[in-house]
Parts: sequence; C-alpha cells; structure tokens
Amino acid sequence: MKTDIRLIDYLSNRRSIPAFQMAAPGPGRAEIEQMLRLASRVPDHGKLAPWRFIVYRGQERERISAELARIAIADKPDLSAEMVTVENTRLSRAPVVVAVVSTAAPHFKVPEWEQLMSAGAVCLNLLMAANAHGFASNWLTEWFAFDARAYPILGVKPGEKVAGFIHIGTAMVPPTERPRPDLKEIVSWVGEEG
Ligand SMILES: Cc1cc2nc3c(=O)[nH]c(=O)nc-3n(C[C@H](O)[C@H](O)[C@H](O)COP(=O)(O)O)c2cc1C
Repeated sequence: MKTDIRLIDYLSNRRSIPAFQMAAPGPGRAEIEQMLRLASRVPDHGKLAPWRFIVYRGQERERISAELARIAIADKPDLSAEMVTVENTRLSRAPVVVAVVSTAAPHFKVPEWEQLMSAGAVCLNLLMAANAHGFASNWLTEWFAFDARAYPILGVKPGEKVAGFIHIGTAMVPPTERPRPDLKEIVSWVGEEG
C-alpha cells in the first residue's frame, strides 16, 4: 500500500468556510454534476441510495429565502433588523446550495439509522468534492432543516429528512485552524499491535 501524501495533506488541512464568507463564482452545472457524482460514491448498505439532492441556484435562492423568512418573522415578530436580514439570505449567501435529502425508510434488512448515516457520508463527500474542484464548502442545517412548514418551500417531500444544506462558493477568506479533539479523549485501544 503506497501512502498518498497529497490525500493526507488534504485531509490534514480540510476545513469549512462559513457560508457568509463565500462569494461568486460558484460551480457551473457540469461541475456541480461532477461533484454530485463524486458525492454519491459513499458506503451504502444494500445499495439503496437512500438520499437525493436538490440544487438551489440563481434568483430562486432569494425567493426561497424570503419565503423561509416569512415563517421565521411570523414566529418571532420582534426579530432585530440584523436577524431579518439573516433570515432573508439563508440560501443566498453562497452561489450554490445543495440539499442532501435523506429518503431513509423502513427496510427488512437495513436499519434506518444506517441509511441516515449514509446521507451524512454523502454530505462530507460533497464538501470534499467541492474542495477538489477548488471551491469552499460548508455543511449547515439551520432551523428550516427541522421545520415541516419549510419543506414544501424547499421541495422536500413528506417523509424525507434534510441531512444538510451544503453551501458551495468561492472563499473570501483563507481557512483558519480550529481545535480538534484530543485522540486520548476519544480512542480506546483493544489488543496488541500487529
Ligand atoms: C449535521 C451538521 C449540521 C450543522 N449545522 C450547522 C448550522 O446549522 N449552523 C452552523 O453554524 N454550523 C453548523 N454545522 C457546523 C459547520 O458545518 C461547521 O462549519 C463545521 O463544523 C466546521 O468544521 P470543519 O472546518 O472541520 O469542516 C453543522 C455541522 C454538521 C455536521
């Protein structure tokens, strides 16, 4: 087995860039399709492909954001002007947003938990596929991933869940490192070497 230094280097430095620190240009349709093809190459027990994508681009991001904002403002009429702007731009910070939608359902052999985890794997793979194409990426959920009232606006069907909204664009800032867990805190060793 030959060590892949470039892959180790990438994995050692991989970071998200917050969506509000992204700008145009975003990827075009052919690039997005290539990213989604790569993102779909994940472990998937039973080959169920229990996930799908919704790609938000262009002015539709603003229209959908405004519809989502109407819900947020109706729930909290005393939102600050700053938060109203945040709500009105939820899907328009990055040039491209991809919803990774879990279609997990009861199955005679594959637990739904495994199907949901496969959708999480798709999300991380899509973050990395975007990086591989030179774009910044950020995995967000935010309130509307968990609010059934937002689903018809977003195109999410009844019974589906949102694993993540993957924001993709050009980074306006360089990535900075953040603390990572200490292996001593999260690893238990069982058995001997070799
Ligand atoms: C499932 C999931 C949902 C997340 N949702 C949010 C969110 O709604 N808002 C937020 O600020 N960060 C959210 N994050 C965290 C961001 O993705 C954050 O940028 C990321 O943890 C940075 O880590 P990285 O640089 O190692 O990629 C979420 C992360 C995951 C895994």
